Amino acid sequence: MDSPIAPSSVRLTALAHGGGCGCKLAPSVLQQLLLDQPAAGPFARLLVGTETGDDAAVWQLDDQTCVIATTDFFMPMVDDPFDFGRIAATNAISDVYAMGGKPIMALAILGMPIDKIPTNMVREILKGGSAVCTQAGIPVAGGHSIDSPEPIYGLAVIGTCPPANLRRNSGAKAGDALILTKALGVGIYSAAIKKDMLPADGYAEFIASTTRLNSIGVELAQDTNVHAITDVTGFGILGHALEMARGSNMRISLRADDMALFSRAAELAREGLVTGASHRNWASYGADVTLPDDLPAWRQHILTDPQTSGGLLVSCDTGRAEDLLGTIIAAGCSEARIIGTVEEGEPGVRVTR
Ligand SMILES: Nc1ncnc2c1ncn2[C@@H]1O[C@H](COP(=O)(O)OP(=O)(O)OP(=O)(O)O)[C@@H](O)[C@H]1O
Ligand SMILES: [Mg+2]
Repeated sequence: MDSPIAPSSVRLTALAHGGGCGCKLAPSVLQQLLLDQPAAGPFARLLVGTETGDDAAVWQLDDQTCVIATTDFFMPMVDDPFDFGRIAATNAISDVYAMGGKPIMALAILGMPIDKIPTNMVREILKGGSAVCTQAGIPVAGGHSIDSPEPIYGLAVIGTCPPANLRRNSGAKAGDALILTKALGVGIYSAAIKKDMLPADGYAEFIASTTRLNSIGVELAQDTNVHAITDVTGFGILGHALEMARGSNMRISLRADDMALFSRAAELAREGLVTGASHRNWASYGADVTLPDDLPAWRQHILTDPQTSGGLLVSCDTGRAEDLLGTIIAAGCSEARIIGTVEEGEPGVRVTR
């Protein structure tokens, strides 16, 4: 049945109070919520639970196989329904790659204000998600759909890996180098999109990055010199580096000037186009971060900017870092950079210029 609502009259982002990984609860709020939950119990085969804020849960089936399970969904940060579907699916599958796994199937999670969105638009969201799943070589094998006040879409994704390929966010070793595989600025561009201030070439840059699968994680996890992987999403580069530092009981140093940025990110951040999540992120973990005294406010916002469908943060042996960077760039991640180091010390993050 066709919907009586004209697609041209609907702006997806106007129906949502936040969008993308900017919808995530601040890390400190999530910690509070999970504080009194009963422990998952003595499940010897649960290799990764919620202890280190890792990207997905991991269950060891047998000597050969781990099952990786994750879910991610959020409200739209773009008005094009197909693009929204693609971004949400790329972001959801990323958590499997960030554990070193290969995705095997997905379930769609859908909540739509069905009286405000034409059916065709909802179909386009689903088609966008399916297109990405096809690219990742997996089926959308089912899902669940509800009528909700704001549009929500995402996936639950199941993947597998041999136990030896499992890469936690907590395996970083002293002396490692850190590689980030995508440029930063997704939240800043989202803020500009919402205010109609991002030109077409900027939108194209945004879509190219947020719909690029982090499938390089599978290859990286086969290298024993790669010690830890996580994806940089809602908590920004600082927040996810901090999770890695805490989980690994290490101190992380990041070089702000070495990070690749979306081409207009600096200019837009200077104009104040930052998300509310950027402020919330800093408020929840800033106490564990040391910044250079002369760091301008816009640069700090790049560091806390929520990255919907951001890149992988990879901790690897310093001697292998240049080679791995070459492999990552050759695989299509031209903005990949070596951005920091891992050191012994009190868990935390120190930023230098
Ligand atoms: N409601 C919840 N109940 C139990 N665990 C939760 C809940 N919400 C989040 N978690 C857990 O908290 C940790 C951090 O969650 P978070 O969503 O930040 O990870 P993530 O899936 O890697 O995020 P992203 O998709 O942005 O990369 C994960 O271990 C996740 O499973
Ligand atoms: Mg993640």
